[in-house]
Amino acid sequence: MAKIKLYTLALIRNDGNILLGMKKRGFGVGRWNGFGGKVHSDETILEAAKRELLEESGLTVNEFQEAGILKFEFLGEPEIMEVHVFTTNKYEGTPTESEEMQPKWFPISEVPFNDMWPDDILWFPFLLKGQKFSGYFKFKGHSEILDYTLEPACSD
Ligand SMILES: CCc1c(NC)nc(N)nc1N1CCCCC1
Repeated sequence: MAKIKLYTLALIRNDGNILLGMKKRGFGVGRWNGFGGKVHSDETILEAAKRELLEESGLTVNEFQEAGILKFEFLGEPEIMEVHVFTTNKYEGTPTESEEMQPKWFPISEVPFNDMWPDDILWFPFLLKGQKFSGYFKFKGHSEILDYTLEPACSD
């Protein structure tokens, strides 16, 4: 039975811009992404989203919108990654480089999809429209999507 591991991913908006971070080391190094990571056993998903965002970007967020849920399977790996995606335009602080991430604001029209995980170009339109989404992606390695499902979802 595949083991599900919980992760968070936060995308911060400011007018027509979105904040992304260049991953400096570890999983996803060299790609722009939102801010997030593993949910610890002693915290809720929301607490993890806030903690990871603060650790990786220096921003404090008290109010997240649920944007969607993405499940990832990597061929040959037993773990299913269940990523809870959040967004907000209410935050405090200034984006600051961390050991993990180099933050940068991008105009929505200039999101660098070629330097992001290949699934992002598929679900970003839902996020940008404020349409909740639910997706499942099967990866071969870190750059090839073998198959996927992606649909509008209303988790309420
Ligand atoms: C690897 C899963 C993943 C992914 N696809 C494969 N795409 C994006 N944008 N983020 C991802 N996470 C976000 C949570 C922390 C781990 C990386």
